[in-house]
Amino acid sequence: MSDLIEPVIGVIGGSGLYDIDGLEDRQWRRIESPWGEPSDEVLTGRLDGVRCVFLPRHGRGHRVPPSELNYRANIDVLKRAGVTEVLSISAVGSLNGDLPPGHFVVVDQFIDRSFARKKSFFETGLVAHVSMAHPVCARLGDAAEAALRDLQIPHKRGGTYLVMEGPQFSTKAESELYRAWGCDVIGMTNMPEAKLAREAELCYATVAMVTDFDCWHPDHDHVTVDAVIKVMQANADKAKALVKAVIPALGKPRGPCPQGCDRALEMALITPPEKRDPALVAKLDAVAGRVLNRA
Ligand SMILES: CSC[C@H]1O[C@H](OP(=O)(O)O)[C@H](O)[C@@H]1O
Ligand SMILES: Nc1ncnc2[nH]cnc12
Repeated sequence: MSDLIEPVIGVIGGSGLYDIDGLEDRQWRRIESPWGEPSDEVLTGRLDGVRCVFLPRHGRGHRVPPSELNYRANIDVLKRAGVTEVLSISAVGSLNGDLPPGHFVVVDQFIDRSFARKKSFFETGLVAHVSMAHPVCARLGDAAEAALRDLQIPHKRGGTYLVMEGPQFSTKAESELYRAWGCDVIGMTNMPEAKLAREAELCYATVAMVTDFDCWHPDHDHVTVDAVIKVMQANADKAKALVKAVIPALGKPRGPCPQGCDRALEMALITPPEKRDPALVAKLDAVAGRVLNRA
């Protein structure tokens, strides 16, 4: 018997990316979650025979702001749809003079400054602490980097994404502070998304598309939605080409994740079985069923 799994690739589309092209058997499907309403239905289909599931992060029509996104429901429905790896696509501001608008960054670290969001699937009744030392899956990063290289899209492998609460953009003092911390890009959405993906034992990586220089750059205008959308529209075809290249590359049957993303809960649960809240355990059926349903 083989231990290989057939990956199902999830894509979370950020600002400007509300659909993906070229899917066979495409179908928008509503998936119920015990964690509430996700941003939208998911788009399921196949690309070169590889199963994939797309979720527009803010919903079609960009209805949901960063602080009101139900990050838990979004990750839960992807897991329920069978997703094993998640590629997150995000618009970001640049905090690094070497990363002008139009550049893509394969993010490898985050600093989470969001504060008004539910950040864990685990609550009173079942406590868990997963490692976030390496918050993205290097295997997914490798695939994204290879696709960006092949497509000749200007990019940087590695970079730190500062997650701000928003929805207002940063003050100049904040922008300077994050630059002094060594951050490369800034956005409002990738946390707690990456933390929840880890709790759900999903491989996760972010490709960030630089749309502006935030507000620190002396030679550039301060960020506006208009400017972000203009750059996103110019880059939408590149983002779609990236998705089209990455999905088949990640879709080959594979063994366990070398980094252990798919086993993140193995050593994380601290509440013993007899003290666990059965209602919470039931809600965690998709996210943590692998470890909770053991005899
Ligand atoms: C429309 S500009 C601000 C908006 O864009 C980014 O969203 P996403 O990560 O979903 O592409 C940023 O985080 C803000 O939510
Ligand atoms: N400058 C910026 N700050 C926060 N989120 C962004 N998304 C795109 N540009 C941004």
